[in-house]
Amino acid sequence: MLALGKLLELTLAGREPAEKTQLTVEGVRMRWLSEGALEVRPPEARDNGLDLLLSAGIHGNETAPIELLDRLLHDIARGDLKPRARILFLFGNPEAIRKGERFIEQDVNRLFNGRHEQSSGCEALRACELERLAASFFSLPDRERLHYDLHTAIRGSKIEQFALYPWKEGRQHSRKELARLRAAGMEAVLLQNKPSIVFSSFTYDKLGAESFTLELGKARPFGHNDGVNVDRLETRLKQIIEGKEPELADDSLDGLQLFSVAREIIKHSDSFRLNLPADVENFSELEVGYLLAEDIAQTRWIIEEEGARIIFPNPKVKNGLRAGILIVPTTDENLA
Ligand SMILES: O=C(O)CCC(=O)N[C@@H](CCC(=O)O)C(=O)O
Ligand SMILES: [Zn+2]
Repeated sequence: MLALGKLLELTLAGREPAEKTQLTVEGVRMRWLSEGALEVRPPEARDNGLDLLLSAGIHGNETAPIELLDRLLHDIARGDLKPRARILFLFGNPEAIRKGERFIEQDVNRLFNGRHEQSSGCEALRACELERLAASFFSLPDRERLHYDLHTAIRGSKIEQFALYPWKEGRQHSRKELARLRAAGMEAVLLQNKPSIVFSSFTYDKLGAESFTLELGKARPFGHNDGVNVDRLETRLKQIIEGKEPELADDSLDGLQLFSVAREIIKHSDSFRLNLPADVENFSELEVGYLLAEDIAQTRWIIEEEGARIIFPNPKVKNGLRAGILIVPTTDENLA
């Protein structure tokens, strides 16, 4: 296998490859761009016009998605997977991946869309670099742009695999992309309804890609991901990469649950209290009238929405950041 196929090994060792560019026997060019960043380019005659950004390890302890990208890269470097798409592989936070931690100083996934400019430290620099790498990758005109930012969650979930679909004023969510996600094994999609500071929102809002955060199961250390079944996603990604995706049926959203954001719970101070058990699962339902959280100045978060559920509850986030998302079921009537 070509040495550049071992991007994960290089990243874990903190090493630069001796050769920055390599060609597979199929004429696929692999180019190391920076730590944890590798571009794959098919021969011009085979290029089908898709630019695909695959990122993982934005949170360093979310290893199942990192292992998935590592397998795809190995297959490409061995010539077993023959790309027709141009691909950018990104391991988001190399230092945190090496340490097996979600982050070192601050969460990279709260530093996009300009936030890194108001901050400093290794993660702010990395968010800036990731924006630059993504912008450069998605700078070619007249090509389809797709970004999957792969994650696993801190806690268990009543719905194991789901996507978060960013929002931009005047842009409609795409039914075709939702069908693609369903075919890739996603069971639910959260349709966002306001701007955000996560990586997928940056590529959706600023770079015109169809972008998603994908949640694939519970975060575990390297080598302990048997419980995270990414088979359907992996199969679909291989088909997308090789330009062999089966046609999607019109009714292919069947079985996909759609949610929208009712409210984001923001932690304002150290007095913030979240009234949920530590092991509460994502998508747990909350009854109307339930006192979900309390904060300074008598701030109280009381459930008003019928059918409300909680995802990503986390009272340990820094003040000013989201400590959970309250979501409600929605329909497919506003899709493009
Ligand atoms: O389990 C958790 O609490 C967080 C899992 C995770 O990292 N999720 C992403 C979602 C990004 C988005 O909002 O699209 C995150 O919190 O960064
Ligand atoms: Zn994550």
